[in-house]
Amino acid sequence: MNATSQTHPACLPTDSGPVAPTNPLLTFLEQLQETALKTLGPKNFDPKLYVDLSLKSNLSTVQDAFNRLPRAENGTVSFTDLNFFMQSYLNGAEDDLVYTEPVDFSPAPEGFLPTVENPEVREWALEVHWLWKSLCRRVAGGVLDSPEKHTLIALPQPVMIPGSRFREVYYWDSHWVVRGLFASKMYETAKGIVSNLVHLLDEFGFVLNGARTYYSNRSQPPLLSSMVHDIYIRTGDMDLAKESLPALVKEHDFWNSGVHRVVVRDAQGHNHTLSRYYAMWNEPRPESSTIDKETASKLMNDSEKQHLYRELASAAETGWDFSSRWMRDASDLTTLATTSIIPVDLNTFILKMELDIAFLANVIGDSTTAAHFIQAAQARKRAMNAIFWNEEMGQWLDYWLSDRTTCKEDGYTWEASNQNRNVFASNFIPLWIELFNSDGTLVEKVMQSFQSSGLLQAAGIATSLTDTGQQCILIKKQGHMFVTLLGNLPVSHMPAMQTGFGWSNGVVLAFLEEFGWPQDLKIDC
Ligand SMILES: OC[C@H]1O[C@H](O[C@H]2O[C@H](CO)[C@@H](O)[C@H](O)[C@H]2O)[C@H](O)[C@@H](O)[C@@H]1O
Repeated sequence: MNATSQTHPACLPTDSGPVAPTNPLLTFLEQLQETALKTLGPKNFDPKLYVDLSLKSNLSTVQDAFNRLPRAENGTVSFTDLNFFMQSYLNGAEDDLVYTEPVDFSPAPEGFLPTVENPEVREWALEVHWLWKSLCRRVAGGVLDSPEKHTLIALPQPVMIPGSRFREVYYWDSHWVVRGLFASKMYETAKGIVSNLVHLLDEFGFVLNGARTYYSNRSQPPLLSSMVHDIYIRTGDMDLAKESLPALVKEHDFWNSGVHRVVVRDAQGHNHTLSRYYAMWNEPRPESSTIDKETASKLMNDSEKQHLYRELASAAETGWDFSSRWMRDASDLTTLATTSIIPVDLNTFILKMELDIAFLANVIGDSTTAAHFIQAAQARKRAMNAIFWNEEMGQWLDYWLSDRTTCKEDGYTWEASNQNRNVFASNFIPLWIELFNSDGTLVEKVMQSFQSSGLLQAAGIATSLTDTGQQCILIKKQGHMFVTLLGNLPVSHMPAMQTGFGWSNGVVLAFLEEFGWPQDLKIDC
């Protein structure tokens, strides 16, 4: 498609982007969620719990029983009646997945973290390694037999869940999980995780944010190609490379077509194609609906609310939910404008995807595909340098698809003032990629810029310099282990982390494998 045939929904005055279909079960569970909120009140109310429940009988039976519940005039159901209904007609939120022992778990894997010598750190690392056992699950038989009774999406292989209220697989968490599993020498489990993501891609055309039907309107930072690449490097598994390649090409198409594709004309008149986050949803996120409705309550009309709901879901697609990075006014969440930003990290991940696809295509002897994707990567590198690079700051900056004045049907025209000059950890992510980090002069300049950016803190890297009260900031809490990565791994989105949470387990183990344990670092846990 050339630039002139494209009309961007963001150019239009009202929300007009695509909306993924919902399903009758979700609609019912959201009714239940609203009723529960009225009965229980907002204190400690977690809306996600209700959309994670599954049905004991078919939906019409459950819906009939729900409709028959005695209600007060304001629609409230008594605690006793609600409780009885839930016990009778719904399974618990945890019941869709059952504990399973990872097939390749070894209590003390041979060759575990060879460069970590400190006995205290080794002991702690082994404890983290053991946590895989408590995070591993397989999908319960009932989900396969009656998918219409579950919001959980059945996956063929065992999964690693983040834990706590996150009882399902998450896309970009899996990248960290896989890296950690390498340190634990659990290659079979890592391959299973990749097969599950490929399964989602085959079924939906993209990798969902997470393996729940309510996540089928958006993806997450696309790191599947990196996982496949890294597994191939470690295991030489040709079958995995062959099976994954068509899926990765499909994923590349998802991020480079429709609403995700953006064309910007640079100062010299050259058109560049880049990608952005854009959720296919304009309603409250079912797993956070009460919170989203509350956020939107200060907006005046339905059209503004729909627009905000899309921006909230799109911010969730970034994995940085929520950060001042996506807000026009850092103090006001209703100013989220995720779809109006071309993000540096997303385009770095897609460039990496292009290189990984080329690598895997070469491995299986498909030189035509390899050449095509090498060209795509080079074009994206040129685009990133033209649109994101800021010579004065020595950083790649997110680009604002400004207001509708510069947004024309044939795409956008680059303006220096549309680069977001705020400092974010993502401004440095291109250094992850050899196409950028092979240039020593560039690396020196960017590293100097990073060291004076204010992001580098005593125990990690802040994601931004603005404390919004949202989760995407550097938090120094007692009892948390801080690890941050720059160099071979992308900067972590949430530098403060607690072990026992799937992805942070992965980061800790991957960090230890990659960098060992710096002498002067203390364990704070
Ligand atoms: O429940 C609200 C949101 O939760 C998820 O986001 C956070 O947890 C994920 C799992 O660890 C993590 O991948 C993400 O970066 C976190 O912000 C979910 O991904 C969101 O879509 C969801 O609305």
